Amino acid sequence: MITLDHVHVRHKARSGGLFRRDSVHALTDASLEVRKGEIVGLVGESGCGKSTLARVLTGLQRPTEGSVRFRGRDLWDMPGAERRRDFGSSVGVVFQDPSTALNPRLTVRRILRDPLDVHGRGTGREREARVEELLDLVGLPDHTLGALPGGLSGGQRQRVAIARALALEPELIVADEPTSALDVSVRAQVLNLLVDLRERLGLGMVFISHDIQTVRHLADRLAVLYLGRVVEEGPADRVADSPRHPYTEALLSATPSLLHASERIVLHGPVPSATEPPAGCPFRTRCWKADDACGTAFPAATAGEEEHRWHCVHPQPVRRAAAGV
Ligand SMILES: Nc1ncnc2c1ncn2[C@@H]1O[C@H](COP(=O)(O)OP(=O)(O)OP(=O)(O)O)[C@@H](O)[C@H]1O
Repeated sequence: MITLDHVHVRHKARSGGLFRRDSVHALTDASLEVRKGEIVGLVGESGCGKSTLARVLTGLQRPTEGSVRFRGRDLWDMPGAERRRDFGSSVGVVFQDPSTALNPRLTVRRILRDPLDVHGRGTGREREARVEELLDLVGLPDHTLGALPGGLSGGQRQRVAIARALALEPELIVADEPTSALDVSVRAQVLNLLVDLRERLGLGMVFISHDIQTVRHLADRLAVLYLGRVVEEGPADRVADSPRHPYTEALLSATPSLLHASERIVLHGPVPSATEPPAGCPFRTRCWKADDACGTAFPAATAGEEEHRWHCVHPQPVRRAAAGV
């Protein structure tokens, strides 16, 4: 449904100084395919480019290089009005923090009606009916319609944000860390709601999180981002049961699962600056396997089974359980 082809996003650095023109490499050569009806889990530490990828996928960020194709057409070659109408109604977005994503001065009714009004969907009466239907879809009671976001709990606010994302009957929802700003007690409810909606409405979903253990159980496919690059991707079970990139292994080991109790891998230091990413493999400065071979070029993709791909010259060995031995 949406294909990113060799997408780069560079920003002008905020710390560039008067005579320096540094660039922040927020995304480098990222390729990703989101197919109809599937859940793609996008994982990586803070600063790896997850939100930038979400902005590219939702048409909020134009790539510096590379293309975004929507149902086979180049998104940024489409006339602006058509892009906003066709693409804007096909992709809904749910942000991390519903307190900042919802206008505090608008009632829930207005928040949900707004996209229907802007896109001229149906008659006034039909729009009202759709607003009530949306509220019902996300499990909120009728009296919520008159409330302002400030009068709702964090979980209720995120339900409103999800209802708004569904208003135009999109085919895809991009959810950028949709539970991380919520109270731990309601996170599972909001996650379950998203999974339930996906099944009931046949939606595709891109689910972004820094917690690979949460996402692996929701997603059909996983893509692991490190310093703006997709370093591993493939079927969620395959990637999580037998990761081949050491970075994926490190992310998984941060929250060990009962099935694959592996030794905890502690990565030292933060993700390096995206202004001057290390040459070669970007992970080599924190990788326990790195040697000279890692410093020459970004490793080409190695293809495994079922479209499992990784970019590493010293991949992790295949885990026996995952290989079915
Ligand atoms: N508008 C911008 N101007 C300059 N740099 C930016 C801008 N947006 C993002 N960046 C930088 O691009 C890199 C990727 O940022 P991004 O927000 O996409 O990462 P992330 O994985 O979503 O992180 P987080 O989980 O903290 O939101 C970071 O180094 C960030 O500082």
